[in-house]
Amino acid sequence: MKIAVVGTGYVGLVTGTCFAEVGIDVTCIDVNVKKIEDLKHGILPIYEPGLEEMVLRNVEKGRLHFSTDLATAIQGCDAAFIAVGTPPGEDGSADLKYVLGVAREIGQHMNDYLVVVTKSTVPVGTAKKVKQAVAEELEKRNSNLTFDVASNPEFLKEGAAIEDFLKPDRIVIGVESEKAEEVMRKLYKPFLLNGHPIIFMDVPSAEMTKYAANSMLATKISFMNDIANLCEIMGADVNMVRRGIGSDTRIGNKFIYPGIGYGGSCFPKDVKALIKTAAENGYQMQILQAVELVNENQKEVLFNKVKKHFGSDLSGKTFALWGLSFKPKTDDMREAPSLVIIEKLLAEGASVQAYDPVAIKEAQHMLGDNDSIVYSKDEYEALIDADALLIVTEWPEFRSPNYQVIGKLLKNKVIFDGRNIYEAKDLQEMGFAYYGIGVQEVQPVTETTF
Ligand SMILES: NC(=O)C1=CN([C@@H]2O[C@H](COP(=O)(O)OP(=O)(O)OC[C@H]3O[C@@H](n4cnc5c(N)ncnc54)[C@H](O)[C@@H]3O)[C@@H](O)[C@H]2O)C=CC1
Ligand SMILES: O=C(O)[C@H]1O[C@H](OP(=O)(O)OP(=O)(O)OC[C@H]2O[C@@H](n3ccc(=O)[nH]c3=O)[C@H](O)[C@@H]2O)[C@H](O)[C@@H](O)[C@@H]1O
Repeated sequence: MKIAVVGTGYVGLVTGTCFAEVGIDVTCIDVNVKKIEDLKHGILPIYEPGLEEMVLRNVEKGRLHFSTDLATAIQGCDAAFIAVGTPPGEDGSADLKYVLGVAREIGQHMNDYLVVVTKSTVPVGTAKKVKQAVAEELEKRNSNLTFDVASNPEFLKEGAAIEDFLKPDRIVIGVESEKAEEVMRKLYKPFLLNGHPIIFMDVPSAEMTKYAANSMLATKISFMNDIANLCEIMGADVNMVRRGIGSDTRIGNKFIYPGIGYGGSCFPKDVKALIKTAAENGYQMQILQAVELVNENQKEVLFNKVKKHFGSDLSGKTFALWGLSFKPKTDDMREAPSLVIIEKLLAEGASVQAYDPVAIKEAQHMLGDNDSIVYSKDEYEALIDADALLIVTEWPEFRSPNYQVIGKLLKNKVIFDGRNIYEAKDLQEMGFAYYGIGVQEVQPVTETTF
C-alpha cells in the first residue's frame, strides 16, 4: 500500500515512519523546506526516543521518502493523512487553516480515489469541512473523481510515541463508507498484533473521542493537583493518597500524579478548544473550566513555595532548575510549566541556572537572549552557588543524584521538588529543607557536614 502523510511534526513524522516500518510505502510531506532537506540528510527536527534509527532504517529500505511536493507525492496513494498543527486561535478554538489548506491542495492534485484522513486533533465537524474543501477544488477542475474522508485521531504521547503508535491501546477511526473502512482496516492491520481493537464509528464521534480522551486525562491531573494542595493544608501525604486510590481498578493508577500543572502542545489547547466548541453551541463545560483554572494556579505552586521559604525579596538570588521540557524524554517546550516558573523568578529580580538533557536549544529559542538565564552543561554545574534547587521535569537521571555533591554546590541545602521524585524524610536526614507537592514540607533535623 502507499500513503502520504502531510506535516512532519511529532505526529506526522512518527505516523509516517511507523507505517513505513510495517512495510507501507510512505511519503512524508512538509511545507518547511529546511525540515525536509534535513530529513533527507538524516537530521531529525525533533527529539523522540528511537525515532532517528527508525527513520534512517526505513529510508535506507526505500520505504520512507520526504518531499515538499504534495502534488507528486499523493499520486497512486491509497490514503493521505493530514497531520499538520491545529494551534489555538485567539479565542481558544482550534485554528483549522493548515488542515483546510492541505485539504484544498489535495483536491487540486489528486488523480484517483483517495481516503483523506484527518490525523490532526480537530473539532467535531472538521471532516465535513475537509470534504467540502476537497470537493470544491475537484469541482473547479471539472473532475468527477471520488474520495472519502475519515477521522483517525492520534493518541500517542511524546517521549513514548513509537511504542504508543506501534502498540496502541486502540485505534479509533470514523468513516462514512465501507470502501474507506476497508482501506483503513488494511493499513492498520499490522498494528493489531497485541489484540487491541480498531473501533470504527461515525466521523463526529471519532472527532469527539479525541477531545474527550485528552480532557478526561487533564481532569484526572487537575483533580489530583487539587487533592494534593488540600493534603498539604490538612497534614496528609498525596503520595500515599495516590497509591490508596490508584489501587482501586475503577480509578486506576495512571495519570494521577500531582505536579506543577500539565503542559505540552495538547492538553492545554484541547481543553480550551472543547470549552470553546461547547460555548459556541450553547453549552458550558463547567468541569473543564475548573480543570483549566486549577492547572493555571498549579503552574505557580512551586514559585509560591520558593517565596514562602526565602521571604518576599528574591532579587539577587539564583535558582538551579533541573528540567525545562514539559515532560521527560522530549525537547518540546510548548506550554511547559518551566516557562511560567522562570518568568516569575526573573520578574522578582532572581536569576536562573538551568539544565535539561535535550530541551536547552528549544528553551533558548522560546525564552530568547536573557542575561538572567544561564544554561548549564550538566545538572551539577547548574547548582554552583545557587540558592536552591528546583525540580521541574522528572528526567530519569535526576531521580538518584549525588546528594553530597548537591549539598556542597548549593549555597543553601533547599530543594523544591515539583514532581515528587524524592522522599522528604531522606532529604531531611541529609540536612536539606524539602518542599514537594501535596506532601508536608520538612526542615533539616541537623546540619550534616559532608
Ligand atoms: N504532539 C503530540 O504529541 C500529538 C499531537 N496531536 C495533534 O496532531 C497535530 C499535529 O501536532 P504536532 O505533530 O505536534 O505538530 P507540529 O507543529 O510538531 O507539526 C506540524 C507540521 O505541519 C507542517 N505544516 C503546516 N502546514 C502545512 C502544509 N500546508 N503542508 C504541509 N505541512 C504543513 C508544519 O511545518 C509542521 O512541520 C495537532 O492537531 C495535534 O493536536 C495528536 C496527538 C499527539
Ligand atoms: O493529544 C496529544 O497530543 C497527546 O496528549 C497527551 O500526551 P503528551 O502531551 O505528549 O504527554 P503526557 O504524558 O500526557 O503529559 C502531559 C502533561 O501532563 C502532565 N502529567 C501527566 C500525568 C500525570 O499523572 N501527571 C501530570 O502532571 C505531564 O507532566 C505533562 O505536562 C496524551 O497523553 C496523549 O494520549 C495524546 O495523544
